[in-house]
Amino acid sequence: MSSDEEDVPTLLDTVEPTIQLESSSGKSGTVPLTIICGFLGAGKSTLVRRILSEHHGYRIAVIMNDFGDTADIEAKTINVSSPDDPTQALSEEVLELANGCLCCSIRNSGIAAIEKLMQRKGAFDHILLETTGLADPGPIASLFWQNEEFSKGLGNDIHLDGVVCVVDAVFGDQQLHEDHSEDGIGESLRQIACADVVLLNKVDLVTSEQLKVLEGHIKRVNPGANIYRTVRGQIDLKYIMGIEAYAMRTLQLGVNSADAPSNISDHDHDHCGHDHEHETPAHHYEIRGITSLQVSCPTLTKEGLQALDEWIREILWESKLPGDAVHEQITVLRCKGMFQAQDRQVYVLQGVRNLYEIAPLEAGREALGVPDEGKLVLIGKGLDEAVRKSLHDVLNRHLASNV
Ligand SMILES: Nc1nc2c(ncn2[C@@H]2O[C@H](COP(=O)(O)OP(=O)(O)OP(=O)(O)O)[C@@H](O)[C@H]2O)c(=O)[nH]1
Repeated sequence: MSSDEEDVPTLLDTVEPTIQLESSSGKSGTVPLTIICGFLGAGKSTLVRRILSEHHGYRIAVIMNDFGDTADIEAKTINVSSPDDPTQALSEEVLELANGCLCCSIRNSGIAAIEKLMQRKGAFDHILLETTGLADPGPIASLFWQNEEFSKGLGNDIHLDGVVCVVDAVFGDQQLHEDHSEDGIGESLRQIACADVVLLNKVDLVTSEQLKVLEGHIKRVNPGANIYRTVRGQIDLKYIMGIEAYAMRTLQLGVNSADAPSNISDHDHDHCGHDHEHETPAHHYEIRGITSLQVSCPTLTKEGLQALDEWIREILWESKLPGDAVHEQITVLRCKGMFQAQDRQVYVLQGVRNLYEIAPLEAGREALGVPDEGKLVLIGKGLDEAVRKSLHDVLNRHLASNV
């Protein structure tokens, strides 16, 4: 596939959209809301960033909910001013919800925050709601669709436009397989099942054969969704926004696959598909054995950068702690970070499974600085105190002394 072709999103089994973004304010004059879901690292923030930077003339509010307390890192790399109106800082419209389950955040503090956002209804035309990579979008969608509480309250201002699921073309198949074999129906299956549109992202990193196989699996889970291939979320916005997917049909929250186990109701409690007894939001995710580990990162020397790179490589590629043969297997599904080096250059760490990069913060964004202090976040399995200590030791061996 040539690079030109790669940049053009491919429409599969297309139903040509009849409703364009122009009509997305909805018949009732309510603001459309698009839920963007997708497994850890699939490319949700990249898609949001791309939507915000496009010259479409629409003012878009973003609600972000990040697992592993990385919202501050995202905020530094995602917020952009409107290209059409540089005085309109879209970053003001980004609402970060508490770490944990969006569904619970919305129920509690989130509703108030969204209501406050809606008081500025005239100020924007569309809402994007980016869920965490571990969220089941079904219960979240149901908060904005055909429920009495919503109809009487937020429903006067917002309507659900559609659910867009970003699938990682590199690791999507593996995620679906693991979800099936280990958990019955895990989040990546639920995310695809609930989607109106699936963006098969990162198609630049796989072969067309791999794509066909993954597309086949996605179609088995959700034959009704339109599937588009994308690189870095590049897609004509009319395919994902203003689609009015909920205007014509009733919400289906179940997994569509004929051969998927039908035990979804076992998991459903109350409105939101998980146990509300949990004390902290993190507990919700620990049920699936996935936890996050956060370590603050001091300003590093040049050698420190190298040492951090080596440490991450060993963990991601060898699935073990450097120099420790007995530690249980470590699985890192996602890692992110932002920190400063001795020369004051700010670096961003981005990793999805065994692919990662440590790159200087995008030019022009340095002024935003490092969030409070540098930090590294790993999300995965087996990330215990020994891992924290090992990372901590590497970082502290390479502290820059002149800052
Ligand atoms: N090669 C390639 N890399 C991509 C593409 N889309 C995203 N990435 C990279 O994949 C990594 C993860 O992308 P994000 O947009 O942060 O993913 P996310 O789904 O928001 O991640 P979480 O919110 O942590 O679940 C980043 O390093 C991106 O630059 C793509 O189409 N091709």
